[in-house]
Amino acid sequence: MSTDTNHGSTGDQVLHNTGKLPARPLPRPSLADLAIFLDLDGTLAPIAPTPDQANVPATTLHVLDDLYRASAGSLAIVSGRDSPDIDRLLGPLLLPYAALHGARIKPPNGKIETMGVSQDSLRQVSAIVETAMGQLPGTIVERKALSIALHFRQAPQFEDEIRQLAADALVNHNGDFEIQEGKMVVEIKPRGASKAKAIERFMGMAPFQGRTPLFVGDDLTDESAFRIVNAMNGITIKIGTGATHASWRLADPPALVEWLSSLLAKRLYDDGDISTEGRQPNE
Ligand SMILES: O=P(O)(O)OC[C@H]1O[C@H](O[C@H]2O[C@H](CO)[C@@H](O)[C@H](O)[C@H]2O)[C@H](O)[C@@H](O)[C@@H]1O
Repeated sequence: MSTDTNHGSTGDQVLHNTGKLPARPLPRPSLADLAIFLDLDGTLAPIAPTPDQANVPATTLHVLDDLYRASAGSLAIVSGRDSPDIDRLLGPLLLPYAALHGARIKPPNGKIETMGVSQDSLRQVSAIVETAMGQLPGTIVERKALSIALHFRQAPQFEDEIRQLAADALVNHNGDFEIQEGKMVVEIKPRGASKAKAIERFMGMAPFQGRTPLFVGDDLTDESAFRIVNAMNGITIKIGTGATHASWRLADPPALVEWLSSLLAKRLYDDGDISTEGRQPNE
């Protein structure tokens, strides 16, 4: 049975670092040099029984606001969630984001970029899974703009059926969509969408360009991002247990907030103040 811990392989590479919390301390990078990329569920928002029950604590929102200012706007959310959910969960902040596992990006200039996806195909796949999931009490279908999440956190006995259902639903649509496994969820996402590509895209634009990337995530969808950020000599942090390509590990979302706060405190110490320079969409 699947749990909140991810094991094994992301499909293309066997994961390493299956151990517990690292003995070595986390680095203390300067916020002036960082391009900060943060996953949402399980990283900023503690995992909740259902998608609708998730929330980002007020303290975390304050820290994100300060980080956004202190990094001159070099902060983006990189999530599997749909765009309205990201804005809702982070409100009143309106941060740059990659939504839908990278299939939709809102860069700092606000001009949203969306992958081309066959809506006909999406409708057909949705109809198949919604009909079948209706027969599996306790399961949840989360229909998003370009993807569908099949949740079984409230009905773990249906994990195998749901995995098979997702595979069957894609038999005639494998050119358009692919499976993304996650925490107590099987997602159908646009083929080729990835958090790695989203981060590469952000790193090619101001104000991220030329900075050292930091990515923090907790789930299998985050592994592609860990690999690309490692390849850029960046900093990768996995939240929680389970095999990962990340180089460091923190126990849970509160531990992440504590570490991020320590970066803010270091900057205050180094510079004497938190600058508001570069602040854009949240003013
Ligand atoms: O990339 P993320 O921001 O981590 O989003 C991944 C998926 O997260 C959500 O599902 C997960 O969190 C729920 C709330 O805590 C939980 O109930 C569920 O079991 C988890 O799988 C979200 O609902 C999905 O749309 C995201 O793709």
